[in-house]
Amino acid sequence: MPSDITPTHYSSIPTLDYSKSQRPGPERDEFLASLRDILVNIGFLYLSNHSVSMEVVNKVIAFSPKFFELPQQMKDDIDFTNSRAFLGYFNVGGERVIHARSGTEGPSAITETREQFTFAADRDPKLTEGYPEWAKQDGSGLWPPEEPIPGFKAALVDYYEQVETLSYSFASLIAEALGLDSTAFEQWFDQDRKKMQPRAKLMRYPPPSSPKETGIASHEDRGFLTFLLQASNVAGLEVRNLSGEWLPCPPIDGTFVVNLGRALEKITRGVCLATSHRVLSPPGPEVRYSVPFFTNVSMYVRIADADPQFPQEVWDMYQARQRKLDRPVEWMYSRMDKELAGLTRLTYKVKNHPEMGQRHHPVFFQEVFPNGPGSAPKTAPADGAVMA
Ligand SMILES: O=C(O)CCC(=O)C(=O)O
Ligand SMILES: [Fe+2]
Repeated sequence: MPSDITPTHYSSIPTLDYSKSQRPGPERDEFLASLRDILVNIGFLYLSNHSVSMEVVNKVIAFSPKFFELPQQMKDDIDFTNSRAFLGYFNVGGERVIHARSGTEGPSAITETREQFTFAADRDPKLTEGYPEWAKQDGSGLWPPEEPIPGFKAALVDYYEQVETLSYSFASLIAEALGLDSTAFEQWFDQDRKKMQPRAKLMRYPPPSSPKETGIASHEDRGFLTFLLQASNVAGLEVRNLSGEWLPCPPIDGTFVVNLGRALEKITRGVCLATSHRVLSPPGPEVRYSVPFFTNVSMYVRIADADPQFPQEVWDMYQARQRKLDRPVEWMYSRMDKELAGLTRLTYKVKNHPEMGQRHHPVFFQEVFPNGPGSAPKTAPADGAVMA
């Protein structure tokens, strides 16, 4: 680990060279040791020399501004509200999720302003035939027509598939770094990877028009792992260290920023840290673009079933960190973590977007929110059976 980092007070985000993990020997051991420190104490890293082709990365970087420059009507035609899978275009203000957790800012003080396009490789609906309604939240995306932006879908899908492969490889490195068998996290993913559909996004952060506007307020990601491509040379991402200070995480060419999500934090009983971060939209004239990819767990697992068997030295590192952390780790299982992950996920989605829940998943919506939008969700049966 670089010398400016100590578990309690790191002052910059470390870089790991992925290629070292692919060469058995001392370099790989060193990679895993650094990774372990980062997982427990930092939760954020830059990954260099990764397996995703730079040609594909550069295409995605070039397409990011081009997509947002398309005529507004063309973007509105693929608005995510038309997608049962919640894939497609979100206009500025399309998503106003205010994150109240662990931030120092008051939750009502901030409006999040960003334009985004959520995408994924298509999934075959037959894969979920016979499954309950909550399993049918994946599918095909909404894409702009080919003619005004030729090669766009092919480049993004190519990128998606390569990052997806990297993400599962990285998950097995995380298991090894924590002293587990490299296959220890397989139980959280479907063996048929096509049964999962991680989400990726193109993001554009317009310059704020008032001090109350920001890109994204302080939050932790919900999923397992996030791979973020900073797609323009414009900073804005900040990471909160154990002492509560905000550290810049500026773009570095050729790298991904990798961070840990709350699903991984819970699966590891708090050992892996889902670190808070935020985006302060730059004032302009340059615009920040980014492309996050969110790996998630299978829809058919229960996060609360986690019982990781770490060696004592890993638990010791966890205890040492907990004594220094300025906030409690929020890994306690909620009621929803005791349900199958797919049921939990769709419940959150329809809660955040009730009009879409009513439109695309009406039976599910009625089951989960029998007293209408805005009411508390009903406890769903553990096997999700009545949701079909
Ligand atoms: O755009 C970025 O730099 C970060 C995005 C992010 O944190 C998120 O989408 O969860
Ligand atoms: Fe995030």
